[in-house]
Amino acid sequence: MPMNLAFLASHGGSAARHLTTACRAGELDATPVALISNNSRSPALEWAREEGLQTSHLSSARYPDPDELDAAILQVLREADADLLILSGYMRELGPRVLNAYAGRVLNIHPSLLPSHGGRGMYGDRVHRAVLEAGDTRSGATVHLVTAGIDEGPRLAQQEVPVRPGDTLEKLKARVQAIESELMLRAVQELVAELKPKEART
Ligand SMILES: Nc1nc2c(c(=O)[nH]1)N[C@@H](CN(C=O)c1ccc(C(=O)N[C@@H](CCC(=O)O)C(=O)O)cc1)CN2
Ligand SMILES: NCC(=O)N[C@@H]1O[C@H](COP(=O)([O-])[O-])[C@@H](O)[C@H]1O
Repeated sequence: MPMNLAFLASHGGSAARHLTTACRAGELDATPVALISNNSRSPALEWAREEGLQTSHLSSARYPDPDELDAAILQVLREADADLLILSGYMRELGPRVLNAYAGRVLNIHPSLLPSHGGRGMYGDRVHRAVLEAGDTRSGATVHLVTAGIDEGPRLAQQEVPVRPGDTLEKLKARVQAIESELMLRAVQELVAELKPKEART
């Protein structure tokens, strides 16, 4: 049985789209089943509806108590029978209920060479700005397993890109985003292959 993929996204969900295309093309032995967003206006939610995925808007506005939000996310994942969670530009902290239930099965992509330029407050353009302000000569993206500490989980894959003299934030961001989705796809393919035998035995 192919693994069921669930996505969490706050904005475009670019990695979710790339993985879904790979599933449809038979490049990834998995089935996209659900997308959860904290942002009711996220383009990712609209895309997921059109793709026929189960969609949910779960935010701190609807669940001010972080534990209730955590429980609501876990319930949706259970109802979707999700096996693997993909954070696709998800800008909120995942809670202990979800992390314990899906330990070793939650992946995130971060637009820097972790451990550099990671952690709370480091997301989206803020990361690329920090790389430029630090005068780094290289940047890139990192896929890691998600644990309680923001961007502290074990790194599964990383790819470098050069930072060129005179780079603007937009130029660097475009260069990093150009490699993100394939890096995430390779990491998910490897994790699915690693987890598959265990699945077969259970
Ligand atoms: N328990 C974990 N949850 C999440 C992790 C993680 O490693 N462990 N990774 C993040 C993704 N991420 C970096 O890759 C990240 C996302 C958001 C933030 C952040 O500081 N967010 C702000 C709110 C921003 C907003 O709402 O737009 C905040 O929490 O104050 C840092 C890193 C996903 N979750
Ligand atoms: N810390 C998490 C983080 O900064 N994620 C980054 O947000 C962007 C989301 O793009 P998208 O909304 O088009 O998928 C991506 O570049 C991703 O690496």
